[in-house]
Amino acid sequence: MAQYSRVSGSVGLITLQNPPVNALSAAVRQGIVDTVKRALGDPEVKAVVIRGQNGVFCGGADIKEFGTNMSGPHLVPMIHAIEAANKPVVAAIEGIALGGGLELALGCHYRVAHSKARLGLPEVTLGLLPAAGGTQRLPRLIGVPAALDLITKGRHITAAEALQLGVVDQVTGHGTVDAAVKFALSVAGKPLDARRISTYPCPRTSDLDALFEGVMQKVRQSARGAIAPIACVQAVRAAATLPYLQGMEREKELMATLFTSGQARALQYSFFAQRAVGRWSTPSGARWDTSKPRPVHIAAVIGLGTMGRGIAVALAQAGLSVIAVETQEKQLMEAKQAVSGMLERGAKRRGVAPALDKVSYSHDIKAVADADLVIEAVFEDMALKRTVFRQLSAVCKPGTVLCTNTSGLDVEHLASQTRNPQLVVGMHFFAPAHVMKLLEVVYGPQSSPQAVATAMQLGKKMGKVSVAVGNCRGFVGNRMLKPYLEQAFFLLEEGATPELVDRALEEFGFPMGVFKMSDLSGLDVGWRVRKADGLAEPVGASGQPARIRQGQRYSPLGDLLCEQGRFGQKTGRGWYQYDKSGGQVASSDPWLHSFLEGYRAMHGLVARRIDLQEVLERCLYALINEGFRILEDGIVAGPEDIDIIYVFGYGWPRHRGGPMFYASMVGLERVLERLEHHHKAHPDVPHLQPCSLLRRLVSSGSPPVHRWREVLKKLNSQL
Ligand SMILES: CC(C)(COP(=O)(O)OP(=O)(O)OC[C@H]1O[C@@H](n2cnc3c(N)ncnc32)[C@H](O)[C@@H]1OP(=O)(O)O)[C@@H](O)C(=O)NCCC(=O)NCCSC(=O)/C=C/CCCCCCCCCCCCC(=O)O
Repeated sequence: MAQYSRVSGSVGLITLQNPPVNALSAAVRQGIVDTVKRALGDPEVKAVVIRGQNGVFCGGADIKEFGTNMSGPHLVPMIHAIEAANKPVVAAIEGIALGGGLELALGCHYRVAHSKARLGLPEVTLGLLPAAGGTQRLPRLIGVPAALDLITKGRHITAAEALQLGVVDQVTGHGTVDAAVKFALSVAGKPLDARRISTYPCPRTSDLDALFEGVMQKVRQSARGAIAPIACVQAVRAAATLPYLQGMEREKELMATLFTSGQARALQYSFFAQRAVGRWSTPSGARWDTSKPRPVHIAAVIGLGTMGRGIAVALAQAGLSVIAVETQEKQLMEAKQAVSGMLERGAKRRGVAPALDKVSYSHDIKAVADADLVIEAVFEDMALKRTVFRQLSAVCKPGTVLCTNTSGLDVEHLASQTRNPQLVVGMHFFAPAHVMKLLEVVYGPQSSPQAVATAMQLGKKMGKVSVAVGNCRGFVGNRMLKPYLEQAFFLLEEGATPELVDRALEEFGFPMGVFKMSDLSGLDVGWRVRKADGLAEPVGASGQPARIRQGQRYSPLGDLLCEQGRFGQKTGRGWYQYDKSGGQVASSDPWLHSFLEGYRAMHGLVARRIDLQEVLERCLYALINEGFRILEDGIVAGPEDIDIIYVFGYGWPRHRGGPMFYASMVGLERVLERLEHHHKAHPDVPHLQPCSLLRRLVSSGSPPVHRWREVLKKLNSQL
């Protein structure tokens, strides 16, 4: 809806009303059309101001309408009518002007913004382009290079940057609407021809072809298969080379291909999934809206290795007082230096003062006595963590929430070492912890709703996307990674190369294939885990066949590489070779290829031709299958949790929505059929055996992913 009133005698004030972000739903568009007509037809009205209610101008088109039969007036003619008006129209921008919201403002003759407002055209992040004239007006207003930057990245800008670029005409630190009304009165009656952006010529840019070629190359590289950024470049090119109306035709044409694409659906799903994970719930009935978090003012971090340092930085940057504990004096000094450096660099990037005084350092665990919450980040070793938890339980004040930053160890077991197991949760950060957005908050059967809520809220405060997950080996992300890695190893045994496997995954959209990723994170990490699990014993030990462990097919390839001291980038050799230890540019290693040949010969394996499709199916469907098991086990509340974990923590291409969304797009029948096919070919690999939930979903007619929660509930109640 839009409300109309008259202020200061001769200014028509239009207020967009659609909480919480005044999205341009059909009703709002109709409201704008009606109220603009009313203002223009009122002889008393000399100028018009458009604002949004509750201090929010407009969050853009209503994304919820996209998958529906859209009705109501179209945005393009609506904005065009505003631009063509014979009375000045001023946009009063408070809060946000995003997407269609900014396009609406660009159709106005003037823009007045509050100093705290944020503006942008983020459509590309939803798999779209600014198709309400944004790709045609913005370059005409601020030039091609700046418009390309904003439109292809979907970046939000501050009011100050908007003023500098020329997107807005005035910035105010006070009442925006009052300032806009005053502005409107000051321009009433003045000629408007020079204020209609669509009539501007696009500012000349030297060597346009070279500019677009360069941008297109960069965009293709960073897009990793996403089509919207490319369409955005093409649309801006139309603005630079065609008259406005033809440019608008091109914008429409490009939008039509994007609008119904699977990528747009995936990205819009991801947008809502990101918000859905905030509305967490646990099988015991704890919920986001009924669980009250404990206030956390002082947090402590135990163990200042790479993870602990990153966590301390993230906490301090979120404004908390941090007690950083490292028992080894030398490591403590090194950590202090490293944390200060990270804080200084971060502050410089964000243009703020470094929060150095927020962190105090100690080598004594007793220093955490006053902390409201403690995050243990010592070495991934259960015995060590157990000791730390016993100590924490003894020294912390009553009510302190105790968290473990483990990547997969049993949170419940650690809880059992303390006096208050209900106050123990996992906070699984991803490296580097001050940069990576994902946080898995792991609840055990005894974790109280309050402890979960406290960790979830703290994650939010640190700017993380926090997902509440149940306690199981590897939690969600690493549990699903296991079958994925396993398939990659098996594919090498059967004839693939690391290059082929990585190529398939990178072409799919991962920033790095599984072998490059393993080299980066260090092959010794997984080796240590396999050794602790009794898997990575030297070949032939305990009399078992080399490729069978604990009764299942096993590939010792990773262990054999580690035995050779090949730990990946850190040693300059792994699945690839690097120019030096710590080198980052992977190149193919002839040693590795002859090693694989020798390995196959030794085990009587005959290499066969493996294509990219098989790599994808084996690796991804095994991972997805585990995702179904996780859903079946009730480790997460819905598929959105898994998808967000994979998009934000494991490099799953966002334009493919996440593994569970992807499965739904491929078709559950197809995933089931291919898993059955691969399991038949490899009956000794349990991870390829289709999970019963997948079968049940297929029998229920393969519902789309947004209906799985409901179907899961029904299926569970039938059990
Ligand atoms: C920054 C935000 C706005 C606010 O952030 P925050 O304060 O943290 O709050 P959130 O939790 O994120 O959000 C609060 C709730 O609001 C919901 N929300 C937010 N934005 C929207 C929106 N735009 N629409 C609907 N709902 C929205 C959000 O989901 C929360 O609710 P809930 O918790 O989920 O219940 C932040 O929210 C944000 O960034 N929002 C997105 C901003 C954005 O991306 N805007 C751009 C939208 S796309 C757009 O504007 C496109 C315009 C181009 C014209 C489109 C023309 C369409 C038709 C063309 C058809 C042509 C093809 C024809 C094909 C054929 O021929 O067949």
